[in-house]
Amino acid sequence: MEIGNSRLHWGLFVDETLDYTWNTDYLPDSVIQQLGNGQPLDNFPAQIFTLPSPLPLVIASVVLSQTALWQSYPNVRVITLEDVPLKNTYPTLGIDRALALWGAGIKLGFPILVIDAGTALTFTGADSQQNLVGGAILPGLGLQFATLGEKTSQLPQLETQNFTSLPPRFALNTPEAIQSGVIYTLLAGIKDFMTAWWELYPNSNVVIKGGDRTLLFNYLQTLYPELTARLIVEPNLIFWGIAAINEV
Ligand SMILES: Nc1ncnc2c1ncn2[C@@H]1O[C@H](COP(=O)(O)OP(=O)(O)O)[C@@H](O)[C@H]1O
Ligand SMILES: CC(C)(COP(=O)(O)O)[C@@H](O)C(=O)NCCC(=O)O
Ligand SMILES: [K+]
Repeated sequence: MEIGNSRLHWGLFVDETLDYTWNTDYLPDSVIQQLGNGQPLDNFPAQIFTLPSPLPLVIASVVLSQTALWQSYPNVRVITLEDVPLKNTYPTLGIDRALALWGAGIKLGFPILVIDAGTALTFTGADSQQNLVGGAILPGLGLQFATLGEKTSQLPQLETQNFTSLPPRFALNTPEAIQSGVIYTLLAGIKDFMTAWWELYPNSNVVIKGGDRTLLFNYLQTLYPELTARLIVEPNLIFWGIAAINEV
């Protein structure tokens, strides 16, 4: 399981193969106890509850308060940065970024750049020697809209699930003006980071994950088709990383 800043991301490994993935909200203590006892739960694949319990649980978390809750699960292991063989890391690097980068590099080859379109949007790159090159962190798509809605008097709260096609660049109403500002600058920023990466490592792969990956990929495809043709979409990089460090 990956604990992100918005929700939980689950992957079921059966015989070292990623069998099924799903997402849930954060879960209360009572549900964690139920899982530990092998009691069937809604929103979980039924298959889990046919396996011997407690099922071994491997956690990669960037939310300390959530990690603490799961310490009560009877068979839990928490992955830390030391478990990831990536070199040149810094102590506060997010384990999600390290694992996704490692998983992507092992499967798709180094050098590699990972774009995580999650709560925060991050760029994280590694070179051919499996050294962290570095990256960048900015507010993710949902967070940008949420912040504008919360921190201003006159701007409404927009929900990304209602978005379909690109807004007009020069908008004549408030919701579309917000969409235009956030979306076009975010897409231009992603394009700029991809271009800068390919100047450094011309033939390397760039891969995008995270809850906003599909929306952003579709928009990018419309605006920058040649660039986007080289962009790989892969939701399961964290699970690739967990598999690659032999934790399952
Ligand atoms: N069902 C969903 N619940 C929450 N966020 C979602 C959902 N589907 C898409 N998203 C988008 O995913 C983003 C959060 O990314 P995600 O990778 O799930 O978060 P994290 O790993 O940081 O917890 C939000 O900005 C939101 O727009
Ligand atoms: C940047 C993040 C908040 C991204 O988290 P997410 O949006 O995936 O929930 C997380 O990777 C984190 O807390 N990182 C620590 C700082 C760093 O990586 O430099
Ligand atoms: K914080």
